Amino acid sequence: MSAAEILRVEDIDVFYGASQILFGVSFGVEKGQSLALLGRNGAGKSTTMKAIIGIAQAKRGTVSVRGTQVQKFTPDRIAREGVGFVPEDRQIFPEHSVEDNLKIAIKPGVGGRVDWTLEKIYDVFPILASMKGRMGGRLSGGEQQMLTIARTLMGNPDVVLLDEPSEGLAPIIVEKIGELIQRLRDMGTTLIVAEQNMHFCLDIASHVAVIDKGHIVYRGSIDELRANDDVKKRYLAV
Ligand SMILES: Nc1ncnc2c1ncn2[C@@H]1O[C@H](COP(=O)(O)OP(=O)(O)OP(=O)(O)O)[C@@H](O)[C@H]1O
Repeated sequence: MSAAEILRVEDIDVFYGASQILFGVSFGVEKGQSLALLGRNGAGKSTTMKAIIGIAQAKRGTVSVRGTQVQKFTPDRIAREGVGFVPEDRQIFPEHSVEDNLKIAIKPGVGGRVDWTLEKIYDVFPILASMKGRMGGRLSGGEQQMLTIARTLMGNPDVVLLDEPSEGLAPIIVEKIGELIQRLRDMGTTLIVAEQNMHFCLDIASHVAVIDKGHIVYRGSIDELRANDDVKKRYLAV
């Protein structure tokens, strides 16, 4: 693990019952990098995310956050180590206002660090400021996705994991979410974005790991992937 790495996944195997889903998956992300974990439907992206946040147990291998092995920790403890997670199914509180959804999530980060306040969230997500009193359940899919990302940031994580943020959203909304994630990246947020949609990731990610049938089959910078037609055709259906 290099000194600058915030998170490293090393050689993990994950099983659901008797079926092996991940086979020796390894990658790392350094502070300020944004890594796209790309792969087709069912390739193992969500399972990798779950293994990092402690919801799926790795049978072998390690997950380290700033050099500390966390693979045996509870999800709550892993969150306290600075790993923020934006789930695919959004999990916002429908009966609570946008502002309450955000306030519920306020927590200092590792060492008491506070990068994100409500004011800053409203500055970066003006749409949430304009609907702070609206019930979570009344938001559109794209607004809910923004709220979920904002809520995760309220916990001041060192690294933010996003599981398929473009899933199920109309193209125009996907573009807006993409611009938002770009802005977070430009602010220096360390990101891991699991996606099927390579085009969505081209403008967001600095680095890429491609997963196929539970194996990492390619790692490189985003520019290297852009130039690699073979990998794009073989694993990303483009
Ligand atoms: N709870 C489970 N029990 C058994 N098999 C599962 C379970 N969840 C996922 N799988 C299988 O594990 C494999 C990887 O699934 P995973 O959800 O990690 O893929 P993914 O790349 O995130 O795909 P998606 O785009 O569908 O979310 C798939 O073959 C899936 O059918």
